[in-house]
Amino acid sequence: MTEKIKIYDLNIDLPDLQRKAVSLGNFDGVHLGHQKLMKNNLEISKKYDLEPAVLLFKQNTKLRLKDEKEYMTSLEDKIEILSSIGIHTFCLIDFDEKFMNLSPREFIAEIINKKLNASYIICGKDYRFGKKASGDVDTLEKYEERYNYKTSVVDFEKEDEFNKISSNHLRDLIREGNIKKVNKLLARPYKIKGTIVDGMKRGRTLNFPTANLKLSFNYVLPIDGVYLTRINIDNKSYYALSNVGKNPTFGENSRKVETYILDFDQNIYGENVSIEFLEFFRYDIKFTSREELIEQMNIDKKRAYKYLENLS
Ligand SMILES: Cc1cc2nc3c(=O)[nH]c(=O)nc-3n(C[C@H](O)[C@H](O)[C@H](O)COP(=O)(O)O)c2cc1C
Ligand SMILES: Nc1ncnc2c1ncn2[C@@H]1O[C@H](COP(=O)(O)OP(=O)(O)O)[C@@H](O)[C@H]1O
Repeated sequence: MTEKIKIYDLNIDLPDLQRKAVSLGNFDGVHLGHQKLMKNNLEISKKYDLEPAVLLFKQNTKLRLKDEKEYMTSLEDKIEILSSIGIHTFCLIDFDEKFMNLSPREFIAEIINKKLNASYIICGKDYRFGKKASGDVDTLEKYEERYNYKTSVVDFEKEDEFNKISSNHLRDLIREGNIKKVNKLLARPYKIKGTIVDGMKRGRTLNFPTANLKLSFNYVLPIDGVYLTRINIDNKSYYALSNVGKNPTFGENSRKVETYILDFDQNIYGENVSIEFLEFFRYDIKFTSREELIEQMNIDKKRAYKYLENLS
């Protein structure tokens, strides 16, 4: 049975008295490095009889501080993924002026101690917090006794001998279309969510109807091209081919995500769906005729079936 998810809004709810082990970070993508940190949290929680929890911002902190505008996971996605790996308690807080201006000591006193009631803090080596990100792991350790908690600093999970896995790097890998590597570092397929909306109604005339996705979040999108995907509709999943791009053959200028679902013939306008990227097939091409595009889409379709055959 799946455990019930508990969500505390630290801006509204009264402090919860349960002693907790709390993971701190932004956790965009919930990649292997983040997962290592959560495992550490679960071990500590078990050992000291604490409730494993994560502090999450209602808004992504980078959104306010840097130029980054696209992310791998919404708050809802993070909660879904984290609960699937055993964390069921989520403490949410606004990343607002008041929060941003807390000094490191105030953050520890007000948030970690008073609001979270944390006995253990779990974070990565490079975790920064408080006004102008002036607090770090040393600050956390310095105040342990005064505020009655312990700190567990988790070492970086490496991507290879040089690189630590980082959300920044993963977002770049997605933008490059390096789906294989992304999925390896996420330990699951990269997934985006949205609603199926009207397109140009051209797909069906090409014999390739495509479900057009209106994103439910500012997801980072892979490079324009064709991907083998899996689309989840109403708790069922289907293999599919997705095209990210501006339909250069037809000279459009808005970037879309559209999906041709294999062996499928239903009206799904208005459905909320998610799309998992499994494999990059090719870059988008500007064809000189509809016939050439159709020919290429048939080749893509054959390749998809061949790929799926090899999977089973
Ligand atoms: C498997 C697949 C591959 C595609 N490849 C290309 C491509 O290389 N170049 C292109 O201009 N459009 C490509 N498209 C997009 C089609 O142009 C698009 O699906 C068609 O214009 C229908 O648009 P609509 O859904 O708005 O009606 C591809 C679509 C699919 C399903
Ligand atoms: N195999 C399929 N893959 C994708 N969509 C399909 C499929 N079969 C039927 N549909 C339906 O057809 C619609 C897409 O047809 P299309 O002519 O491309 O129109 P639009 O331009 O509005 O997306 C989808 O939104 C869906 O409701």
